[in-house]
Amino acid sequence: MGEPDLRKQAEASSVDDDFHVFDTTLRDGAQREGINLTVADKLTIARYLDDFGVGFIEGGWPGANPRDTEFFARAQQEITFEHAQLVAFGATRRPHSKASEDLQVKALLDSGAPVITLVAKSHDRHVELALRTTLDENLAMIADTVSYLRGQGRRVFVDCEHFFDGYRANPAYAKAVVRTTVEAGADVVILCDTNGGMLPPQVQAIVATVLADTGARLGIHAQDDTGCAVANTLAAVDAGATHVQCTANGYGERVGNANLFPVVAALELKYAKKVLPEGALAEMTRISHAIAEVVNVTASTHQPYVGVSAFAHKAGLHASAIKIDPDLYQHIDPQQVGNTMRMLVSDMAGRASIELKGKELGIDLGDDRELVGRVVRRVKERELAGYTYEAADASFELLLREETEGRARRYFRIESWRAIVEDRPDGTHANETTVKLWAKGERIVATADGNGPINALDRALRVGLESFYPELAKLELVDYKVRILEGEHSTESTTRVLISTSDSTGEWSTVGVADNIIAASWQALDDAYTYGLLRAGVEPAE
Ligand SMILES: CC(=O)SCCNC(=O)CCNC(=O)[C@H](O)C(C)(C)COP(=O)(O)OP(=O)(O)OC[C@H]1O[C@@H](n2cnc3c(N)ncnc32)[C@H](O)[C@@H]1OP(=O)(O)O
Ligand SMILES: CC(=O)C(=O)O
Repeated sequence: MGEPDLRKQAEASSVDDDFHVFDTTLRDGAQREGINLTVADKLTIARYLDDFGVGFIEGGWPGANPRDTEFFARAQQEITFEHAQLVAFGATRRPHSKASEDLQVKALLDSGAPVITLVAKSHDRHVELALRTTLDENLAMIADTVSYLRGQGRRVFVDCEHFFDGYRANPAYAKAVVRTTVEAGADVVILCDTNGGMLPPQVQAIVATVLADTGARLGIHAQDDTGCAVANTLAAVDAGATHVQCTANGYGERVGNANLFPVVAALELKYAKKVLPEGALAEMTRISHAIAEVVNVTASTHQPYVGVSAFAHKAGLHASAIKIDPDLYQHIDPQQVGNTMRMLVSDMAGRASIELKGKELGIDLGDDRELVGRVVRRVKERELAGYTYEAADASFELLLREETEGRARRYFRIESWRAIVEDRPDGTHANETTVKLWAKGERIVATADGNGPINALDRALRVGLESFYPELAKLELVDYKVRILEGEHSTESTTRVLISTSDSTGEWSTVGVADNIIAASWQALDDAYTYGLLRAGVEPAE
């Protein structure tokens, strides 16, 4: 690789240098148990983060493993960063050596990254026990490594590991580390709550004192072991920190790091601090979910701002106020972060919940109080019997349409079905289902095998119906969940089945409840197919 033109890279960046949003998803985020990113994954995430507009993307530790080394080489060839600068992470040189001869420091330079974050010890106990060197030698390691990298034209940030614990144990030494770092030429000194044990008032007090005593530009890196990483990050900003280190969706070592999304949302919306490019905040939900897909961790539905439940309202009283003004039960307009408000229908719903849900679904309920009251009563009765509509939007929509249109949508009618499950002497199973049904005035008898009785039922329905409704060929069952509801005896209890179905354009969920798992599945399938045909714009046959 040729020598990078570092000055040009720094100038090309549109980063507002007064406040840094520094992302470490690809370094600390990758330290989360269960995350194992390929180079291609890292490149994809780097593109998302750059689109989102963070100022710095810490890509990993070049030299520590071949994957991170390759990432830096490829990122600079394959990505044209619009907003972010690429940052390489590594440690200060080894004790009693020279930074200029340290292979690990060389790998940082070889990465070509214009910015380097060094991790340095700032807790006296760690210097003596983990580094096994003297307090003075640790200061020399920091000074030598920072000034060497500065001399090579790199911008240097220093992560002071265990700073807060170190400060409480020996404030004079912790501050000496900060001073040494700044004197050697580092731009930002990041105070790290490495063990994640701090609480916001402690962080605020220590950051304020260190700022007053050293005048250094300070940043914050907070682990989430007390569940306070976001609050600790904001407390540090309150005390004067101007550089926040975060990870997408809070991924990170142990329980994780300060979550980038609530931190930047708070800075933009609550602190009125412009830290992202114009329009980026409205992309936040999409980017959070896209990154979750790449790391292969199911996105948390309850994540602040970006979770699918972040603006989902279940309580009837909330809905009745939201009907007048959504601000009454929402701290922001969900559109500001690219999310949407949703009404959940359940036995906690009141009339307002149904009216708002009707609006969301585009179904006009007029001002018909009688109709809405009937729907509320029906939902509550059905939920008592075991149905759950908050998880089965499509079944609720069919119920609502039945009440508003005065009759159920019917594309087909089942006369009867029979499922046979055979356990054979050789240990294999046979599953065969026969359905007798009516569609468009014709009686159909269809039989199919499947790898289980529900699969056989699904296939028999398709065999019977696809010549009447070719649209069914596009439908795919994507999820199937069974829950046994409370009963006197476990195997005699009521069974609830939730089925998720998709076509090429969307996904919907339906519910069935019965004392028999196949009967419950049948109800959920009936709704799934009926809703699929409704979505496809097919006119009901009866
Ligand atoms: C708080 C954080 O999350 S910091 C980020 C931590 N991330 C990682 O550790 C992931 C990548 N790490 C690795 O791949 C490996 O640990 C490597 C390549 C960095 C080092 O591997 P090894 O050389 O085999 O050493 P090992 O991991 O056993 O120990 C780390 C060494 O670094 C030293 N060290 C720790 N912190 C520092 C520091 N700030 N400055 C200099 N040396 C340090 C330790 O004293 C230890 O030295 P030793 O080899 O003389 O015992
Ligand atoms: C640097 C870092 O990841 C920490 O101190 O937690």
